[in-house]
Amino acid sequence: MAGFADRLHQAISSIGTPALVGLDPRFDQLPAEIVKRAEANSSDPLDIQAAAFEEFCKRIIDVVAPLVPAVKPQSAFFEQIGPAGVLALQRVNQHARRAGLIVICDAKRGDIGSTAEAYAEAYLAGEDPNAAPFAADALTVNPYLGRDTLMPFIQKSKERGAGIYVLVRTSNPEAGSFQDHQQDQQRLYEKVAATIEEQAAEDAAANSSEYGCVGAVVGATYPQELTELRQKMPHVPLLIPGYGAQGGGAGDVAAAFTASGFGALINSSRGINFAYLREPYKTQFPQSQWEQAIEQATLDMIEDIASQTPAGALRS
Ligand SMILES: O=c1ccn([C@@H]2O[C@H](COP(=O)(O)O)[C@@H](O)[C@H]2O)c(=O)[nH]1
Repeated sequence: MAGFADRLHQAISSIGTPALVGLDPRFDQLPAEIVKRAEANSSDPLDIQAAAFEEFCKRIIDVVAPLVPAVKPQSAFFEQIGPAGVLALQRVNQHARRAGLIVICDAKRGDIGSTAEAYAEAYLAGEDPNAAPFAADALTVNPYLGRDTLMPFIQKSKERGAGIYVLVRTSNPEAGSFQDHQQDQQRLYEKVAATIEEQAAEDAAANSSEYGCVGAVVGATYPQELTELRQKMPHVPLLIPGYGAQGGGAGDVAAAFTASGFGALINSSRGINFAYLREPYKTQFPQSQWEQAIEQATLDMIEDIASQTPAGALRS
């Protein structure tokens, strides 16, 4: 069985970019044609939203599957609708897997060990999409409950060729309010980073890989910390949100990559999903061509990252 790090490496290498498209559907911003179709098929507001989210995300997947290695569905947008939304998330994940994409489910799970086992069972399908209901290759995980609570996710990842991305330095403005708490000259986020580097290095050695199945979420909005963390976590694949809508640029994420262009995925959600509502795409494409706007925004992101970071080396 191939480990998560090797599967990710293969996906990035064959498509030639580390750009990651987030799937964050927002009902009030969906193309009118999708909402109309969902309304024609149901009168239940929650069913309408779920059907619209499912169609929207599946169509984004069809557009971006030939361009990027992975997608990151944001569970919260689906969960807010209730059971119909959760079912839509499952179908979206399955659709992405069938399209050949790596699926990183952004659900930020974390609980005491025995409960974490149940979360791991639910999400971490790994190599075989049928191995877990949510069919994800990887899951975002909250480490706040402690080291032992990461272990069930890591164990399941090893068994199934799956991966986790642990929150280390998040992209939000007040990320430091807890993460910067310092004890014995080590900040909380540095402590988390040291723990997951240890786990990732062990897995990388076991698989003779450069990286392990334990990744880290580090925001593009903190380039200084990103640079330090990349050096302190050489075996940890990074998932970097905060590019685009949150103000992070390609220059901010350059330090995340090795000279050959590996080591990180750069996520954009709103900037891609709703490209047709913002310039320059709004002027270039009428709303009926929202998929072309998404395609162009994805191509522009790929070019931006390639021209300003070592990830450009993936093209050669
Ligand atoms: O530190 C974090 C962790 C997760 N996220 C999630 O990533 C996307 C970002 O969306 P954009 O529209 O590109 O800003 C979203 O799902 C967040 O929940 C993050 O932003 N920062």
